[in-house]
Amino acid sequence: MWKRATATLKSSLSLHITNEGSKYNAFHCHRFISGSPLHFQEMNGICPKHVDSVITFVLGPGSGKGTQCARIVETFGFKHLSAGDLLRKEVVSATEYGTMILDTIREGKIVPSAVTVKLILREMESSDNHKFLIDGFPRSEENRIAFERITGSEPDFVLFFDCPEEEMVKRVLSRNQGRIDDNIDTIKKRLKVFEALNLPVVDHYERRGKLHRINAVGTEDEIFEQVRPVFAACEQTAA
Ligand SMILES: Nc1ncnc2c1ncn2[C@@H]1O[C@H](COP(=O)(O)OP(=O)(O)O)[C@@H](O)[C@H]1O
Ligand SMILES: O=c1ccn([C@@H]2O[C@H](COP(=O)(O)OP(=O)(O)O)[C@@H](O)[C@H]2O)c(=O)[nH]1
Ligand SMILES: [Mg+2]
Repeated sequence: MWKRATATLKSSLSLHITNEGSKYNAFHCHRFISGSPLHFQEMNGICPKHVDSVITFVLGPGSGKGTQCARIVETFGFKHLSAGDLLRKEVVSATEYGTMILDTIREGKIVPSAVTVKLILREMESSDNHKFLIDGFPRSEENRIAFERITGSEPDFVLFFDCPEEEMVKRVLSRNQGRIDDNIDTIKKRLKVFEALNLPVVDHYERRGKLHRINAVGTEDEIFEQVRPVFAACEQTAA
């Protein structure tokens, strides 16, 4: 299972990102992000299927998923890509999207797929790893469809950290990382967005048989003991 869908990740991503104009329809943003000339194109399903990358989505806002991703990296050697961290980096670097991203995060809304997918793909492209944990993305069906269309592939599996609202609020309010969205007003908005837009993604992957629902309540160790077998099973399949 490790060796799946992405033979030409690097070459196809370069194609997605650099072919300007030409036969492809332009995606929404022909812009520079963090100073790189990444001209993003919608591929209308014509991109080659990625064949040897492992892609895992990790979902569940404020659930401790970032904490568990660090354990997965340590134990199973994945490359961790937090969509939220990539977006916050754009804000700090004050790129042309910085203000829009900051406003969107403050409102607990979702940054347009064109921006987020571009940031994720750029990180994937520059990594030598072929096993990716994509944390906090996709946050909407629109995000999911954009990613799947552009990469030409679906994730191998999806982890959903299922956390009761009350626990999520408690964790986020005590996170203490100075995040602009870790306040009760934004958290309420994020919870609404979660129900309206994130949950349909969870449901989609459940229907596809790709979802691993993890009970996010417990100690970090207890939760990792639910996560471990998911990755161990995939490693075995690959051996
Ligand atoms: N199992 C756990 N029990 C209690 N608190 C936790 C647990 N896992 C993580 N946390 C804490 O909850 C907060 C949110 O965790 P984080 O990993 O940032 O979540 P996410 O990436 O899902 O928003 C952090 O302060 C973290 O230390
Ligand atoms: O694909 C993404 C990931 C994050 N965000 C924004 O960034 C915020 C923080 O996301 P992150 O995943 O860091 O937060 P977490 O859910 O882990 O607390 C979200 O509420 C969104 O406003 C987004 O728009 N698209
Ligand atoms: Mg996080």
